[in-house]
Amino acid sequence: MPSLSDSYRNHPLHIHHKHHDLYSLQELPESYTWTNINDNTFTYPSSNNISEGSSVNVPVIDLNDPNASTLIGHACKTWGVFQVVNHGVPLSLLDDIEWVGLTLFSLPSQQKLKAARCPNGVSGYGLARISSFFPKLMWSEGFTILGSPLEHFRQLWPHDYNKYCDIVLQYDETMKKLAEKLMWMMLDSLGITKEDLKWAGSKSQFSEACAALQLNSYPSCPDPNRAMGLAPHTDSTLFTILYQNNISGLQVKHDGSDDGNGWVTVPPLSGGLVINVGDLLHILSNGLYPSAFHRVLVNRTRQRFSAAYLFGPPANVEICPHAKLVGPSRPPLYRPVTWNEQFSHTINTRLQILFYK
Ligand SMILES: O=C(O)CCC(=O)C(=O)O
Ligand SMILES: [Fe+2]
Repeated sequence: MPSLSDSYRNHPLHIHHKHHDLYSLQELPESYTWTNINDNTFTYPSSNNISEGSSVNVPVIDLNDPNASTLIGHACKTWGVFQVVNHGVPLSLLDDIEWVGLTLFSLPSQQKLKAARCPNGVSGYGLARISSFFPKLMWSEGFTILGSPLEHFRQLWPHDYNKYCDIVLQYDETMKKLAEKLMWMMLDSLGITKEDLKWAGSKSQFSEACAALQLNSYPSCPDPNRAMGLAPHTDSTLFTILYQNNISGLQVKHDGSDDGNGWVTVPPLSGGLVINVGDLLHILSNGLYPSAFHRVLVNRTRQRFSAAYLFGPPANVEICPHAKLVGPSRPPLYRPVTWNEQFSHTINTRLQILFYK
């Protein structure tokens, strides 16, 4: 059974060769300049104006609303992304994870590189996970946590790693509970019940589910109109729960957008969390809930931070269009895949869409 690490092994990332300290650069290096991709293969705005005043808005759903499950189903079908409020995650915990992330990314480069992700590994400090699939570098840095952060945090903070570890563990535990709740609301909106999904486990709590936490930092950028924080992609997850700080940058592709190029900003909402439909829910729903195609733009003056909780099925479970959503008039559109397989496939497919359309 290939592991997520196998997927990375096929697309190694050598951060030491490419690493720049983005916080001290006064000019955008050529390796980070995206505008020379002007051969019509890449959709990019003429200016990185991050408009908040769009007439189409990403849905905001109150999880205490008795209709929440129906509203979620509609948002998944029409947007692939929505924000939730009244989700039960204490705001102090969101502040805490932001503090861990900002403290981590503000360490000197040499210190961060002590916890660098191995070229073929998953956990640790490094370039955006999708970097190896794109010709240009992105104006961001990331830290991926799969399982315990202890080993890496000990290298970053030899004396007081415990307080940072405790916050990450509490964040993981809280997100796991929210993920379970959201997953059942999404499944309910598809007409799938607890009896219909064996891999949810005997208590239907997704106790074997895999998850990773991805911390992202987007430093202020000397030339934001020619830089890309995170290139357009879909997440290979079932879904992603994203906390973003109060700096705009996340955009999602949506047919009804009114900016002429299809990108709609997902505005930061105090205390809100963004939910992105990922490729595996796309497959499980037999295409009814399309995965959100999204990207991140950067700005000249403010550092942006986000924490993405990547929620997926148990490693050995193959996700396929659910039997309840397949019939004579609705053949299965996708073959069964594990999360590990999907990681490689999707990005390749999306790249083909981007570069060969
Ligand atoms: O920073 C963001 O808002 C999005 C991050 C993201 O898309 C990811 O980590 O996959
Ligand atoms: Fe993403």
